[in-house]
Amino acid sequence: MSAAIELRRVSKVYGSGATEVRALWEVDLSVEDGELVAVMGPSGSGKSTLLTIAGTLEDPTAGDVVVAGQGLAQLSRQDGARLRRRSIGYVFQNYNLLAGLTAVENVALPLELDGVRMKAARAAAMEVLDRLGLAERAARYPDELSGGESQRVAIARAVAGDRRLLLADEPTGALDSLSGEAVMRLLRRAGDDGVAGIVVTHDARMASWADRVVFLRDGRLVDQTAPAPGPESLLAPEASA
Ligand SMILES: Nc1ncnc2c1ncn2[C@@H]1O[C@H](COP(=O)(O)OP(=O)(O)OP(=O)(O)O)[C@@H](O)[C@H]1O
Repeated sequence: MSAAIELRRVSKVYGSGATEVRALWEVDLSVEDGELVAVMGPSGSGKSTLLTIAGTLEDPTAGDVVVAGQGLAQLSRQDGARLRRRSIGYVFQNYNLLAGLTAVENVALPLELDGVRMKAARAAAMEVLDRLGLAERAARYPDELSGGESQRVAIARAVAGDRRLLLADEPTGALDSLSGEAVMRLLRRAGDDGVAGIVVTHDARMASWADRVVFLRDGRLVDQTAPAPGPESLLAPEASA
């Protein structure tokens, strides 16, 4: 196995002087291909900052981010942008589906923006929607979908194409527990295909789906544990060894 992403002594400081905030401080985190890591911690502890830096949407103040063996600081802006578009899928808290596009068009859009021809992009999008049990919803617009369906479309959009890393910020926050579990199951299933995942959650039940839980406090990574016994780990005795 190799690391899909590594954060090496990553710090992020906002502001300066009296208003300085150390959102992250010397965080080391490595996530292997196929591994799902849950990030927990109090409000303001740096969870969203960690995701935006892992997603290369923001640069760290200090430290290195290495995606699929490539140090981002060494890449040109253009190569960095390409790596971001091709390798990383994001699931945002509020789904961020475009209201004027159908479900399948939303899923296909990032591929089309990345130069895949429309027909091929739509076919790839349909395949993922089908895998997520949404084939019959493909032609619907976001306002014709339930919350759980919208969330699954957002996940389909994040996994379509050849992603290596999925980043999800509270993907189950707005969902009832059954839909939330379904979302976590999808993230796990992506892991079975070798895709790494980092998921921010406040919910210990959701975190129990992860291979590993890391805790942030005041921007520092304070602890790493195997999750409490949950639906998966009960079936995997080695997880408690
Ligand atoms: N753009 C910014 N400018 C200044 N400070 C920021 C900025 N973004 C985040 N911060 C600060 O950095 C710290 C970490 O914020 P972050 O959003 O990462 O926390 P979080 O753990 O995700 O919180 P929550 O659970 O409430 O979403 C907080 O003190 C926050 O106020």
